[in-house]
Amino acid sequence: MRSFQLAPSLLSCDFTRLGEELAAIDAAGATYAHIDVMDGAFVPNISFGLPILAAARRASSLFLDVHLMIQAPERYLEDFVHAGADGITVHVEATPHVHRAVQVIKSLGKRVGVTLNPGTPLEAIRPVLADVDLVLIMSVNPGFGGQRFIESSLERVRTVRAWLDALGSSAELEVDGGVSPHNARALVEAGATVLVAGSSVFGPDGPEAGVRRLRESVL
Ligand SMILES: O=C(CO)[C@H](O)[C@H](O)COP(=O)(O)O
Ligand SMILES: [Co+2]
Repeated sequence: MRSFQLAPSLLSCDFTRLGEELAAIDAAGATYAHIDVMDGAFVPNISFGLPILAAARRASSLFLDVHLMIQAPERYLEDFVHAGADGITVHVEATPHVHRAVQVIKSLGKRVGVTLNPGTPLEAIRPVLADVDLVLIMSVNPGFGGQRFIESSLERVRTVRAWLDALGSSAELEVDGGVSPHNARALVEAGATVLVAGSSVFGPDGPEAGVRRLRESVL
């Protein structure tokens, strides 16, 4: 089985206890914290922005994996880097300048990711595939946590895995949305290397149990 990392999404955490939630996922063995930034324009929801990212940075040394669901993300890339992002992922649908955004994130010395909505043809990422360190396959329509996994995403993961292997790329292949113990193993078998999970990690029995259940479901 391919090795994989878990990236708990803070979207589902208790923000009154942000530092403790970060410490709990760190202790449970997660290596990334996934940070969902939503602007109410690119997606129909507003989550949080730079101050929460900066607070997470002060509270934790986990890799902060920032998923920008905002229009024209190129306007804010430097700001997100200054606030503490270790990696930034941009949507191809959010800007006509995705190539430029990728180059800017690289020039800022951060891990660069590209992503796309479930309804966007995979071909849209091909022009930047060789330039990125991470491809994120959205397995829900972005905007909200706790949605149901879209089954056809599995085939999209297989396709991008084949493209990356054909390129000889070591880019991470991340999946985000509705990831749970029911589908985690199939996603890793399909070629995913990073699984984002919000509602299935920050559940009623706490993030340690959530991380453990996901890990055990893949082993
Ligand atoms: O990008 C996202 C939504 O747009 C979130 O990362 C994602 O939905 C995680 O939450 P869950 O695991 O509950 O689906
Ligand atoms: Co996300």
